[in-house]
Amino acid sequence: MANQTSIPVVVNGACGKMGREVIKAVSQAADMRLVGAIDKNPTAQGEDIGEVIGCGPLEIPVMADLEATLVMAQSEGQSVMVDFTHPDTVYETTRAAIAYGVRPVVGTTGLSVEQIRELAEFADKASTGCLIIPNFSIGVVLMQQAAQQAAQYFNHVEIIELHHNQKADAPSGTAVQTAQMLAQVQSQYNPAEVKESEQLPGARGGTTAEGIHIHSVRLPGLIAHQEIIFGDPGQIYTLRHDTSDRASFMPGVLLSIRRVMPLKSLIYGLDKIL
Ligand SMILES: NC(=O)C1=CN([C@@H]2O[C@H](COP(=O)(O)OP(=O)(O)OC[C@H]3O[C@@H](n4cnc5c(N)ncnc54)[C@H](OP(=O)(O)O)[C@@H]3O)[C@@H](O)[C@H]2O)C=CC1
Ligand SMILES: O=C(O)C1=N[C@H](C(=O)O)C[C@H](O)C1
Repeated sequence: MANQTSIPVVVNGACGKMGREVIKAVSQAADMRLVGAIDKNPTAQGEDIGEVIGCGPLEIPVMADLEATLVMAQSEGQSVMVDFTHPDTVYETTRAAIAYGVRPVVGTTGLSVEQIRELAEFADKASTGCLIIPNFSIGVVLMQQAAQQAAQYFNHVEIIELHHNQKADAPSGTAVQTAQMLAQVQSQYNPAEVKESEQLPGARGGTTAEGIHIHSVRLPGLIAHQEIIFGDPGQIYTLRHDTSDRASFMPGVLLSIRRVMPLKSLIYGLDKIL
C-alpha cells in the first residue's frame, strides 16, 4: 500500500539514461511515490516503465502526454516533476509544470541565462518552487567551491569538460555554472600576453565574457568529467572530477525532490540547497 504522505513524483524523460536511474531511485525511496513516467519514445508508450527499464513491474505506464500527466500529478497533491529530457524542450516542460503547480526539479542542461531568469519570474508569480541543478554530484560542488577559493589567487584558468558523444549541448551545464562561479570572484581572467590567432577556428575553445576558455570533448567511453586548470608562473593547479556511474547523481536528485517542496521560488545550483 502506497504511503499517502509521501511525495508524488513524475519523471520526464523516464526512458533515458538519467530518467531510468531516477525511476529506480524514486521507487526505492520510502518518502516518495512514483506517479507518472513521461517519455516520447514511441516503442515504450503504454508499457510499464519498470518493465521498460528492467527493474520489474511498477504499474506506471509510459505516457507521451505531458499535460495529462501533470494534471494527474496535481490531483495526487503537492507533487514534483523531475526533468531529464533535452535542451530543446526543457524550457517549455518546466514552464508547463510550474503552470500546473507541479514543482520542477530540472537536471536537463542547455537553458540560457535569459531562460532561467524568465522561469524564475514565472515561478515567483506562481509561488511555486523550482530547482535548476546543472550537476547533482556532491563531488562537483566541492570542486567548484575549491575553484572559487583558487580563483582568489590565480587569474589564469581554463576549463576542459569531457562527456559521452550522445550529449546534445556544449559546453556542459556544469562548465557554464563553473565559469559563472569563477566570475563571482574575478571579473577578468587570462589577460592577453600576445595577439592570438586561430589557424583552426575554435582551437582555443569558447570564451566567456570574463575571458575563461571552455573546451568540450565528446567521445564514446566517457560519462561526465571536468578539469579546471589554474596557471601561474612556475606552477599549475588542476582540479578534476570524474563520474563513473550515473547512480552518483541520485542522492542529489532525491535531496532536491525533498528540498523543492516548501520553496516558493526558483533556486539554481545544488550548492544552494545542501
Ligand atoms: N544535472 C545533472 O546532474 C545531469 C544532467 N544531465 C542532463 O540531462 C539531460 C538528459 O540526459 P540523458 O538522460 O543522458 O539523455 P537521454 O537522451 O539518454 O534521455 C533523454 C530522454 O528524454 C526523452 N525526451 C526527449 N525529449 C522529450 C520530450 N519533449 N518529452 C518527453 N521525453 C523526451 C528522450 O527520448 P528520445 O530518446 O526518443 O529522444 C530520452 O528517452 C541532458 O541535458 C544532460 O545534459 C545528465 C546527467 C546529469
Ligand atoms: O549530459 C550529461 O551526461 C551530463 N550533463 C550535465 C552537464 O551538462 O553538465 C551534468 C553532467 O556533466 C552529465
